[in-house]
Amino acid sequence: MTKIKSVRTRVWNWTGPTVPPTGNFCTNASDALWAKGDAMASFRFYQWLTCEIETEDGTIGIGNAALAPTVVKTAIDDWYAPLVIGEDPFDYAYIWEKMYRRTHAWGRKGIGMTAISAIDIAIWDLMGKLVGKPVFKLLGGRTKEKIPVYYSKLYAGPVESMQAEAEEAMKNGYTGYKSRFGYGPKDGMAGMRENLKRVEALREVIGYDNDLMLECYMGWNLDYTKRMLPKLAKYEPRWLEEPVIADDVEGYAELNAMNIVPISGGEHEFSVIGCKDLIDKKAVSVLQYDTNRVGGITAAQKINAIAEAAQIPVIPHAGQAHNYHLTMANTNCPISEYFPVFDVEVGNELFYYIFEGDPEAVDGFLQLDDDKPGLGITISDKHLSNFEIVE
Ligand SMILES: O=C(O)[C@H](O)[C@H](O)[C@@H](O)CO
Ligand SMILES: [Mg+2]
Repeated sequence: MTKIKSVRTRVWNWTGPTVPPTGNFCTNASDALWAKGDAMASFRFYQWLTCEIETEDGTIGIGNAALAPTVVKTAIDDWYAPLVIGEDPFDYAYIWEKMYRRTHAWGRKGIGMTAISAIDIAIWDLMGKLVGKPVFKLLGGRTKEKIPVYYSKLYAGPVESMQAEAEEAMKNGYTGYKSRFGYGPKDGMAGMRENLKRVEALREVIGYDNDLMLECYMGWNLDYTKRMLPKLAKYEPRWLEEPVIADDVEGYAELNAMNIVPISGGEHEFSVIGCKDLIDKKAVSVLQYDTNRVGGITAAQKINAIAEAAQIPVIPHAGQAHNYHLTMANTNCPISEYFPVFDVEVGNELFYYIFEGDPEAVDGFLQLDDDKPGLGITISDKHLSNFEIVE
């Protein structure tokens, strides 16, 4: 048995080119503020955290986090790393509880749970490498020949450019397309028409044999969403994502109970109990935690069991290796979100510039390798010139 010897955190600051922000790009929680200017600014992130856990025999497991990397790094370095060094990585459930309970005063959600997630993901990568198995084989194995993925981009912009992007994406055989709304409550009835115009235009391109998912990114509110849902119904969206802020669980439940369009969410929820609350309150018809926020693979797999018992499908936010392995290992995780490789614009794209080995979608599916141990990703040296790395 080899014990955990060290925890190495690094913050990767992107210094390469970025796509300049555009107006009405994506509704978001800041839209409710009087503040002028670039409301999406605080949701763009040009940083990522890597967390490498090494055991005495030299094996290294890789974890990651995208939320507030500099703060998460401090939390890990100062608080969580000392809790895991000296432990056996296969005691992962004990280690998880130790991290959760020793910082329970402040770590149950947000930064603390994100730090726990990064460490836990690294531990699962480590365990896979130590036994020579892919992580999904440690969770339940292969429940799918390959994973169906939906194309996730189509941020709001001129109708023609959104249609052109969808037409280009259609060439890759995706059976689902996720778009972002650009208008919300502050844009009134005219904004509603702008939103509906774009949904109609996308349906013209992808037709009705493909899924269309619609993302509000916490930028609407209960009143506006209740008015929009009947107008959206005829476009048959597979779901409407994060219409209200994450704390408005009652609002989620009221919208979902209207049963007009399935409501999805969860990427800003943390811990097993946090997600159980969404399920118990029937707040979502699709649960979308992100494994690098919710508590890592240990927590995500427990949530998957609770969701399966409630027959609520789990489709994790963002795709990426730490989520794909859970989707492969669970029948109740039907498909994966997929961010195609693009220039850096929002920050989700950075995963491809920091890591190698994340599976690429082919004809609307992605595959995990039965023989690649751990998560199957490595830290890349291909784009180091575009990063400033803080140890
Ligand atoms: O579900 C998503 O993809 C997230 O909400 C996006 O990452 C966010 O950046 C808004 O598009
Ligand atoms: Mg989302």
